[in-house]
This record gives sequence, structure tokens and C-alpha cells, in this order.
Amino acid sequence: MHEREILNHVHKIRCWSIGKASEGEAEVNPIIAASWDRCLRHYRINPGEPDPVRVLMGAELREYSGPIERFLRIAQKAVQYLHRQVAALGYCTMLCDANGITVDWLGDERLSRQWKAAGLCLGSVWNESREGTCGIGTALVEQVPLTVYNGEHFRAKHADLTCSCAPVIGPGHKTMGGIAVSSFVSPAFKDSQHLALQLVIQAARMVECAFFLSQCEDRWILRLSVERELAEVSSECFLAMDGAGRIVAADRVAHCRLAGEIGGGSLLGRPIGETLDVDFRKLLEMFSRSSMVLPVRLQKSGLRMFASLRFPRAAAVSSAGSIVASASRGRRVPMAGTPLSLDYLTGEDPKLRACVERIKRVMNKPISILLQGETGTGKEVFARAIHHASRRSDKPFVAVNCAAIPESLIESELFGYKEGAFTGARSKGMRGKILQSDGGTLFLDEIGDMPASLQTRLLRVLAEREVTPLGGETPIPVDLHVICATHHNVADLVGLGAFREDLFYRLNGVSFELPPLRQRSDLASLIRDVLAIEAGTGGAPALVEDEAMRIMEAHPWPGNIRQLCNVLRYALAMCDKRVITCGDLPADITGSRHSGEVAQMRCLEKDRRCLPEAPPEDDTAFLADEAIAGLNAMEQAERQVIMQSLQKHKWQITRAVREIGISRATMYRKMDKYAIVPPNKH
Ligand SMILES: Nc1ncnc2c1ncn2[C@@H]1O[C@H](COP(=O)(O)OP(=O)(O)OP(=O)(O)O)[C@@H](O)[C@H]1O
Repeated sequence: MHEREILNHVHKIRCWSIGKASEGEAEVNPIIAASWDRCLRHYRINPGEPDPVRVLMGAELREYSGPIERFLRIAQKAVQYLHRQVAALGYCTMLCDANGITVDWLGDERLSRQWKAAGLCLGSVWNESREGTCGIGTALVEQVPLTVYNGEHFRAKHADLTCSCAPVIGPGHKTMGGIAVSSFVSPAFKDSQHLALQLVIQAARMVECAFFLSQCEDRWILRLSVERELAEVSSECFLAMDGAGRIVAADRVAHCRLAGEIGGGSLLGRPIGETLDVDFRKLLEMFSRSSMVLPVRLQKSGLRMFASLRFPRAAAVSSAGSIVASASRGRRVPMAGTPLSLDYLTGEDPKLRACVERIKRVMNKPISILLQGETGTGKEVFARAIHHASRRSDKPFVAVNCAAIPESLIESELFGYKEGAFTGARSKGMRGKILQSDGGTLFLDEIGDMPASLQTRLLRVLAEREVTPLGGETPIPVDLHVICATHHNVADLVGLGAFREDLFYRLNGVSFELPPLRQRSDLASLIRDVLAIEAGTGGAPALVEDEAMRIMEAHPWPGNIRQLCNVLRYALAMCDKRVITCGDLPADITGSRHSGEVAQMRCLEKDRRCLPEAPPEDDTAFLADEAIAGLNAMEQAERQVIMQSLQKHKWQITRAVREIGISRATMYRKMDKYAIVPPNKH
């Protein structure tokens, strides 16, 4: 800027300060005027002073950006998005903290000398008390979005710049920072900055909403919008509520719009029923039936708005209506049908956590893993999760249930065979499960049931890392990682001579005991997770009354997680308005607590038998009436699940067991127990 222009700018401000507009000057915008006034009276800035803008670097800058890391992470995304829209127009995009310090900057690097000379760079301090009236500093003081254009800047040295900035206001009306676009070349009229300002306002609002949602993720969040059609994609107000339905946070817009509904004052601490025409319990009921946008009315003005409710990560509701906040917050619940990840399976039980930590250390090493645990403790899902978390995840995971395959077939299943190896063999031969898992993971379930003759062959494969198919002569090299599982105590089997000791040591590179459900301390959070998985994307997870939760926590769970899943599915079918009460639980859960069941289940486990698969035929099945008559509610529910699945899959056991999530051996045992006979067998 030339000497003459500087003198003109200083003269203009001097004239304004004594109430005289200098010749040819338009009236000064009231917000700019208020800022000039502050600059003259409070900050005592000389408008002609040429000092450069202060720029913080290195550790000094990190001192400011460190404490606002979470805000930064969210806001940087919005700044990048905004910059893509304005970069071609010669703007730089800036993110500043509440002190006006530029904590992120994006601009054309080829012009870095000019940006720096203008003070538009990372670390620059755009504080009104130092730089006088400017986009960032004044927007932060006034807490409104604005453009400061050319000569509206207080200091003459900034009179070539244009800057549009919108402050970002966080929950609790706290200024988090500001987002700005600036340029050192400005078109002839201030109106040219109108769209730039709108884009900045939009970006700042996006950050406010995202930050509110992230800060209040363990709260009930009510989003309100005036337009039904837009309610799902953009909300005007955000309110966060605690488990009793009291407002614990409100965003900037909610404070402005809704304070009148409670006759002024703060919204915080007020029950939601004072603002809306429905109380918290009614809200929960409405949204437990539907995850859609629903109409509500503001209590005082009667204005109709459209609401949507976001649940905390997980929650339980007590019969009195108080909501117990989630214990499992922060955990991502997978969708039904997707593999459960190792991190998810870690749960919140300290023993299980320690177990998973150890698994993570060995899963990428050439060490076999042995998973032990009662039926239904999740051995197979753990094996899958280990595979997916390991370096082998892009290679196959092949599961073999040694108890479910008839002894006569297990050898060919595992090792494969050459063409014409035996009568009935497929003409092209078959790659066995071991070769199918080459490069990936071989999961040998129920390893304790592997026939003795095959134990020797398996040992050789593991020792030599090559396999010779039946009827073949040349061994084929194989790269495999073996995970085994069993509900037996394999060391006992070794002692009894039923399992080869050398194979046991090779398979048992490292072993993990998955705790039964009755020993886990995170049952409540597991229940909430299972309900969230069951809800899928189709709506909010069902809630559990305190008393129902207590009963489930006290149950011995002989069938472990599988049994728990079935009980919850039963309760979901029985419950009203997606709130599970004691009355929705099967009778043997509410009236049980007899530990004899545990022993009974274990005996049944030992009875596992393998039956040949039934071919599809007729779509009906025979079930003896007397067999149904003696079943309790839980058993009836279980029978129904099995029957429905078998009928759906035309009696293809493999498909039914995959759907229900039980092993084939368990399926045959259950069919036996419930006298379910395939149509071609009566
Ligand atoms: N952490 C979990 N969260 C939700 N569901 C789970 C969890 N762990 C296991 N399950 C479910 O429990 C059921 C039993 O799991 P899995 O088959 O892995 O147990 P298992 O110990 O291998 O049983 P079995 O010894 O009878 O073969 C499956 O339906 C599985 O999806």
C-alpha cells in the first residue's frame, strides 16, 4: 500500500472518530463502527502503524493447538471441504482457535510469499486487540459471521484484504474458534463477498453440529427441524439429554430458538417436557416404535417441529423411566451378518481383555492357537476375528468341525484326494480343507474329537508344512496358520491316551480359555450390544428394564452367548414397544437360577452325535406331541427357531446351522432333544 493510501485511510478513521464522514465515504456498518470504536478507545491502536502480523511457530503454536485436538480433528475436515470450493477464486482458508490464532491454513503454496506478507498463514494471530478490526478478530468478539472488506479494516496495512469469518460456537455457548476465507486481492465491491460469507457460515455450522454430536455421544440427542422434508439431513437445533430426560447441553441455535419456550433463562437442567409437548418417556416410546422423523410441538408457542432422536451408544431403561447410561460406550457394534472384530469381542471384562491382548501379540507369529471354553462362549467367532485382524485376512479362513464330519470322510475332507483315488471320488479329485486354507487360516473346531488315526497325519502336515492328498504321491507345500478349538480339556484327553501328546504340544503353541458367561463381568454391556446388533440399521435397539437386566445378570447361562442370543431374540418377539421387561423373558430364565442346569448342559455336550445330512424333500416335519408338551417356554422358542430355519432351508442342515449360528453337532443334538425328524425319515 502506498504512503498516500495509508494517509487517506488514517484520515478517514480520524474523521469518523470525530463524527465527520470524509468525502465520498459511505456510512460505516454498525458492527464495523463498534469495532473501530474499541480499537480507538480500548486497544488504543494507531491505524497507520506498519508492524507485521505476529506469527507463532513450532512449540508455541502447538501449545494452542494441542488442547483443542478434538475440535481441530472435526473442523479440519470442514475446512478442507470449504477450501475445495473457494480455492479457484484466489482465497486461502483459515481455521483459528478462540484467540484468533490460525491453527490450520490452506492456500495456493505458489503464492506463499504474498500470503505471509499479508499475515495470511499458519500461526498468524488475528486478534482484534492487536490487529484491530479484521474478519477473524471481530467475528470472534461479536460472535457473528461477517465480512471485513478492504478499508473496513482498522489498520491501513490490511486495507487491501478481504476476510469473511464465521465463529464456531460449541455446547455451553463456548466459542471454539472461527472459520475464514481471505484474499489479498479483492474485487471492486463488498457484495462480491456475499457467497464467500455464506459458504463460511455453512462450514462453521457443519462443525458446530459435528462437534456437538461427538461431545454428547453418550447422551440422548434430540434434533429438531422446522421442515419435515429436510429434517433428516439438516437439523436446526440440537439438544442433549441425560437418562432422566433433563437437558444437559444445547447448541447455539437451540439456545436462541427454545429459550422462549421456558419463559427465558437457561435450558440446561430443565426436563424436556418443559420445552416440548411430550415428556421424555413418551419420546422414548415414540422412537422405540420408529426411527423416523416425528412431529412434536413446542410447549409454549405451539410451533410444530420435526424431531429425530439419537440414542446413546447403548442404554437400558428402568421401570421407573430412568435411563441407565451405557457401560459399553465407545465400542462400535457391528451390523448383523458382518464378522465380529477382535476389538469388539474384547468386551469390557478384564480377563477377556487380557486374553485378547495376548492373542494380538501372537496372531501374526507362526504359533498355533488353541481356544478352549464351554459351548457357546464364542470360540469360532474368536477364531474368525483373529483371522480378520491378522496379516492373513485377505486369504481364506477355512473351518472344519472335526466332530461333525463322519470319521470315514474326515481324511478326504482335510487332506483332499487325487482323481480316482477311491470309488465315488469326484472325477477331478478334490483339494482338501488344508490346501484350501493355503496362505490363510485353518480352523479345526472340536479338535478333541479328531480320530486317532488322523491325528498322526495332521501332525506330519504341521511338522513338514506339506500335504499329500489321498491317492497322491507328491507332497504339496502349504503355508497355514492353525487355530483349534475344543470344549474338552485336551490335557485330560492326553492323560487318558485319547489324544496324541506331541500333537497337543504342536497345536497348543499358545492357549486361551474363553470365560463362560457366568464369569464375565460385562454381561449388561454384552446384552446391549446383542440388542444393537439385532436392531441392525432398522431402528433403535430395544431397551431393558432394570429388573429384567438383574435377572439376566443372575442367570447361570449354561449355553453361554448362544443361549443369551436366543433368550434375547425370544424376548424381542414378546416385548411391547421395544422395552424388555421381566415378563418378556422365558420362564426358565425368570424362575431358574438352579445351577443344576449347568451340569446338565455339560452332560449333553458330551453326548454330541453326528447324523448324516437329510436331503430336501417334503416341507413338513414330524414332531411328537408328547415331546412338545414337556418343553418350557425357552425350549419351545428354541425349537421354533430351529424348525423355522430347517423349513426355510428345505432341511439343508449346513444352511440352517449357518443361519442359527450353532455347530452341526449341536443341531443334531437339538433335533434329537426336540424330536424333530426330517420329512424323509418318518
Ligand atoms: N461377543 C459376542 N457378541 C455377540 N454374539 C456373540 C459373541 N460371541 C459369540 N456370539 C454368538 O454366540 C454364538 C456362539 O458362538 P460360537 O459358535 O463362536 O461359540 P463356540 O464356543 O464355538 O460354540 P460351540 O462350542 O458350541 O461350537 C454365535 O451365534 C455367535 O455369533
